[in-house]
Amino acid sequence: MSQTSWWEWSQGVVSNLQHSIFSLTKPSQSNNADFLRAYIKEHGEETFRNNPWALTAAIEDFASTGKHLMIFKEPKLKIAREALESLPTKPKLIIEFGTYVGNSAIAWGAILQGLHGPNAAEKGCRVYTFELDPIMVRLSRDLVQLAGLDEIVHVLEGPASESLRKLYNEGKVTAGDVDMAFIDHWEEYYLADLQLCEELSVFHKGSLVVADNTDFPGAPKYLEYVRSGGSGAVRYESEGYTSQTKRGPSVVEISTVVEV
Ligand SMILES: C[S@@+](CC[C@H](N)C(=O)[O-])C[C@H]1O[C@@H](n2cnc3c(N)ncnc32)[C@H](O)[C@@H]1O
Repeated sequence: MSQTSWWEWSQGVVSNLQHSIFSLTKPSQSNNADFLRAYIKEHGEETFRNNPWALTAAIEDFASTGKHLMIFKEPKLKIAREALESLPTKPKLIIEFGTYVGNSAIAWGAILQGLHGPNAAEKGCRVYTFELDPIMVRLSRDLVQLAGLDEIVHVLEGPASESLRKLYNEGKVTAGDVDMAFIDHWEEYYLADLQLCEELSVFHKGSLVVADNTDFPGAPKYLEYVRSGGSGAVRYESEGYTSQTKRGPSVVEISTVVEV
């Protein structure tokens, strides 16, 4: 084995080990769903009605009470929000890979509402978010409704790639439409699902692709791809933004489409 292939092999072993450890420590999604529902009820469900930022703050509080939730927390959300709000044209369409409890989807919906006002839905603002787990689909739909965002945020059940193709075939997402893709499902799908976006030509020049957990559990192939600028007609400029979390420094990768 040459020195390079030995290095690649050992990196693969490390990455597989990290994935195995992470899988073993993945929280039970259904238990956490029940606990979160109870927490929202106990804290006065009505205070969160049509109040998305109060709801996301409560979900973060819940996550800090010892019940681990794999949500996209502040300060990462702040980094993505600033990038989204500083786009030259106000964003209208966001697709999200990995809904879970709906925390980030609610945040994206609230940001679109903040940018476009209370009639954001009538102006065509949409967040399409994709989730495999039916328990999480039910919980996130309920929370989206509580936040008053159900006309903007749509939770689609099933593998993300199938849901995106379906939206495309139905004409709900068309070529050049997507202002931001947020990639936050299982890391092994990151690159394939980004390439599906490319195949369907959903990006325009200036679209953002925000990806979480590219450092840990890690999405090395995805990272290599966006950092090298892509391999096809869609070209990216990409940068990792590090923030401090309870578990230590963590990176969110923001890639801007510079050519389509
Ligand atoms: C890290 S969580 C998403 C967190 C969410 N974005 C937030 O910040 O609130 C990842 C979710 O992606 C879902 N998931 C994983 N692979 C998927 C796939 N291929 N298609 C759809 N959902 C997937 C998992 O079931 C899990 O609920």
